[in-house]
Amino acid sequence: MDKVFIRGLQAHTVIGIYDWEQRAERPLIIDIVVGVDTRAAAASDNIRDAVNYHAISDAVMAFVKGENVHLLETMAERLARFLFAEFPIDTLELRIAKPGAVPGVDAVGVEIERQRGDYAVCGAR
Ligand SMILES: Nc1nc2c(c(=O)[nH]1)N=C([C@H](O)[C@@H](O)CO)CN2
Repeated sequence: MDKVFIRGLQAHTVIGIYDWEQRAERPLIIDIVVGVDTRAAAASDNIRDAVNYHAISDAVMAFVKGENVHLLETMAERLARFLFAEFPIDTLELRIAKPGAVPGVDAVGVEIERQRGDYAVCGAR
């Protein structure tokens, strides 16, 4: 499977389980790998045939900003559903890190992997 990736996207939102976290936006660092067949884009050399990583980046920043949840797990799942709905991707690897969330730790976060079939009408979770 071919991949298109976005690494280190910074998206600001209100998120967290504590009251103080719900009072201000903070940055999340997001890594995305989408599985796509890149052969049509390679053959035409036209962005219309590609999954546009700039468009995904802009969409992710806007989506994350608009969601106000407690858990990274919830954000990840909602973002995954959104990406499959908006873009012609076959698979998704999504990692969301929350800088500074735990003192003395390099990074904490959540990583999920989904396929388009996970969101089919029958058997949707
Ligand atoms: N598995 C998770 N653990 C924790 C989360 C989370 O979203 N998923 N969130 C927090 C707090 O909001 C934390 O980031 C603040 O220190 C703690 N654990």
